[in-house]
Amino acid sequence: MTEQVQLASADEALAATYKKHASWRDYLTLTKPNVVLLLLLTALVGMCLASPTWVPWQIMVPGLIGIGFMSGSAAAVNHLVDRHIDARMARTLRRPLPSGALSPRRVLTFAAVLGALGFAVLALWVNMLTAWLTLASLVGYAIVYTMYLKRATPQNIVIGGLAGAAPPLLGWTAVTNEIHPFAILLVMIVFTWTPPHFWALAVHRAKDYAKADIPMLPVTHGIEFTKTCILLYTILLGVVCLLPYIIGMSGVIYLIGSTILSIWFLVYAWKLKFSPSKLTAFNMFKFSIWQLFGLFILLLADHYLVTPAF
Ligand code: HEM
Ligand SMILES: CC(C)=CCC/C(C)=C/CC/C(C)=C/COP(=O)(O)OP(=O)(O)O
Repeated sequence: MTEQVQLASADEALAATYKKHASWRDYLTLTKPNVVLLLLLTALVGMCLASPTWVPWQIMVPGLIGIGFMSGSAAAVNHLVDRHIDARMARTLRRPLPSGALSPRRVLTFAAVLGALGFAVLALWVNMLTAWLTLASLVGYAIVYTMYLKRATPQNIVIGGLAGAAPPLLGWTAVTNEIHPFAILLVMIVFTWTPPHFWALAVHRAKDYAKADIPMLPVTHGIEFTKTCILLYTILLGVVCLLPYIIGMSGVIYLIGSTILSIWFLVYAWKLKFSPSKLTAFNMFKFSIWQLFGLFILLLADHYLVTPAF
């Protein structure tokens, strides 16, 4: 039996279990709500740093709704495209598609409606630059990363990380309608943070990815090489995190806070490489989320308390 035929019969077997009335929670799960919330924080900070005063609500509200809807739509497409590999991994097999709670057709309709609504909100109430850049990020994550890169190369998350790193720029362009170098620097922070964020989890879940035949770095190049890459990217992230202060975009609150976070993250990366316990990789992954949250809160606090206008 070819793989295509096997996948089609797996879909048929699941079709018997699709619920007539799926819960709203199943749809919410499709949108990866916790990821989208953090993405929206980075977008909000992009908006605030682009504005010398408070961001006008007429931009902030539709901006966050549009970016949030389109990110949720991209996440739903990721669930749809990955349903067969998600069914083979312990971490993902209870998701709405592999568990049979929702049918692929419903998920496709949901993603299309959410994405179109998000685009319309941005186009009508924000600006076309932001609408097109957000669409490019959606395509980057849902199509380029999920359909191609994820299955093709262990550099998948490095290149694909650009889509997830875009929201600070989207927030910035929502306010100013132009691409500013400061916004690119915010993108660089998230872009450099993504490899240690994801590879820490991939080290913890390496067997799952091997079972699903996904060429993540720990599967193709081994755990030790991945840990070295995590350490190197963590050092690079520490350097990139200094740039907002060096170029005068942020002040001392950001400098002190971000330096503490960078050192803390580096301690995790060092421990992971040289004296790991069973849980170091997973703990580093969890810390990565708090680190990015902390960095963007610091940028915000610094902007309003120390460096209000530039
Ligand atoms: C290509 C880039 C990225 C990859 C491959 C990636 C991968 C992952 C994976 C595999 C998980 C575990 C999800 C789960 O357990 O269901 C996760 C969790 C998470 N990621 Fe990422 N991530 C990326 C970018 C981002 C970005 C840009 C953000 C936010 C700015 C982010 C925020 C989060 C958060 C908040 C969680 C925890 C989700 C939860 O607990 O429900 N990630 N990421
Ligand atoms: C419009 C816009 C800004 C789009 C970007 C949207 C978005 C949800 C980015 C997050 C990246 C992410 C969670 C990748 C994990 O995918 P995975 O398939 O490797 O992880 P999984 O196995 O948990 O599904």
